[in-house]
Amino acid sequence: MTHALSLAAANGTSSVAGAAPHADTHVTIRGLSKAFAGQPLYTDLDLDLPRGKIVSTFGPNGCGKSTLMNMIAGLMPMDKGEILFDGKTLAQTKIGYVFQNYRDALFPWMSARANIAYPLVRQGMSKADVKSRVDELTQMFDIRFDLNRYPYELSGGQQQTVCIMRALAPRPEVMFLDEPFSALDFEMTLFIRDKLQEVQLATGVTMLIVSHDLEDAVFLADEILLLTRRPTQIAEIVRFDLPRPRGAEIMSHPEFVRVKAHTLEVFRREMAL
Ligand SMILES: Nc1ncnc2c1ncn2[C@@H]1O[C@H](COP(=O)(O)OP(=O)(O)OP(=O)(O)O)[C@@H](O)[C@H]1O
Repeated sequence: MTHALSLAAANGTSSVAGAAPHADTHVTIRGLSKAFAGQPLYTDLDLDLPRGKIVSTFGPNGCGKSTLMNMIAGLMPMDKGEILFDGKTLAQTKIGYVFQNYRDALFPWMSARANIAYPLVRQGMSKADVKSRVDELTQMFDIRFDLNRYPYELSGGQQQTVCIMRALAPRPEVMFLDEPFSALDFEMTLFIRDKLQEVQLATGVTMLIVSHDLEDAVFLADEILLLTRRPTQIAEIVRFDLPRPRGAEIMSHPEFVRVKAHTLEVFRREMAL
C-alpha cells in the first residue's frame, strides 16, 4: 500500500479526484459541464473511475447522480468536457447499462433467453456462440427459473437478473447500473448483490452504480462517490476496502458501520450547507 493510500485508509477517505489521474484509472472525466435551462448542474468536473472496481454514487435528491451516469454512458449529451475510457472514446468502448425500471427495460415479446441474447444477435454472433454465451451466464448466475418464459411471467427480481445478464452478455468493459435495487425486495437485493460481486470478481468489469440507499451504496462499493447539492461537486470519495465476496454479515462489521456513519456525516454536512 502506498503512503497516500495508507493515509486514505486511515481516515476512510481518498482525496477528491482532480487533474492528477488515479493510480489505475479506467474512465477519465475532465472539464465536464452541464446545465439545464441555464441553471448549472456540473461545472468543470474532473473525476477518475478506477479500473475493475465498483464505484457507488450517492448524494441528495436531484443532485445529478443519474445525469452524471447518463453522460458517461453517452445517453445524455454534455455541454462541455471530455470522457475517455482507457484513452478511447465511448464509441470505441463496450459498455453495459442496467436501467432503473426493469419493467420497461426488457422486450415483452421476447423470452428471457431471447432478451439476454439480443445484443449478441445484433452484433452478428453465430447461433452456437450466442447459445454458449447465454449458457455461460446462466451458470454464472445459477439461474433456476425457466429462461424460455416471458418477462411478464417472471418476478421483479428475476426480471432484474435478466436485465443484468443482458447487459453483461457482450462482455462490457464498463457497466452502469441506475438504482439496481430500488424495486427489489430484501431477499432479491441480497441475491443481486452476491451476483454483482461474483461477476465483478470473475470478469474485472468496472462498475458505476447510482444508489438512493446509503446501505446499498456502501455495501458493494470500493469507492463511494459523494456528491454535493446542486450546483454539484464532489463532496468526498470514500474508500471501503473490506474483502470480497461480502455477505450480509458485513453489515455489522465495524468497518462497514464506520464507513456508513462517515458517509452519512458527509451527506448531512452537505444538506446543512
Ligand atoms: N432533461 C432534463 N431537463 C431539465 N432538467 C433536468 C433534466 N434531467 C434532469 N434534470 C434536472 O437535473 C437535476 C439532476 O437530475 P438527476 O435525475 O440526474 O438527479 P439524481 O441525483 O439522479 O436525482 P434523484 O435522486 O431524484 O434520482 C434535477 O434537478 C433534475 O430536475
